[in-house]
Amino acid sequence: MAAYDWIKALHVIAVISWMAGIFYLPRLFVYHTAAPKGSPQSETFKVMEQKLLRIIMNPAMIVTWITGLTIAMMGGWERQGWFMAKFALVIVMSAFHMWLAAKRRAFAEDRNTVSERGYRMANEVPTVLMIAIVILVVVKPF
Ligand code: HEM
Repeated sequence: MAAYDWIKALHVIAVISWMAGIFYLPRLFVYHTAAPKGSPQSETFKVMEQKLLRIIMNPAMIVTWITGLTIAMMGGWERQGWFMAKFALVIVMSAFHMWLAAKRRAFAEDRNTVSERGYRMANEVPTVLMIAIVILVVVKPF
């Protein structure tokens, strides 16, 4: 069905944009923790973080959800094992997004408490999730 493929293409475009931000924002946080509070560098990071989240990540996450749920219903995938597993992992990915948004607000108000090492470790979370999600949806192992 042509419509299905067009919506799936839009889904993959949105996923790529969302993942680009989800990998980059914790990197910005790593550099931001090293910048003294109130310094010009810190203020620049605040603007970069806010723009990345508002202009790229939030819209990309919303489009990923809308297109993903649409093709899930069109394809009748809802009851398949791989879909339910993918769905659970995407909820964890969305929770990670919310955690990043909360940390962005903390930086904006100069009250970040997470260490540089903490943000480096946090980066592993979306990496593992993304690998598992793509294998589930492409290989459909169950
Ligand atoms: C937000 C909730 C999401 C839902 C409901 C959803 C659902 C779906 C569905 C139903 C398909 C079509 C599968 C097929 O036609 O075989 C699909 C394709 C795909 N999804 Fe998602 N998805 C979501 C989020 C994500 C995320 C976060 C990623 C990656 C990190 C992702 C990666 C992909 C990829 C790469 C495809 C293309 C697979 C193919 O054409 O073989 N999706 N998604």
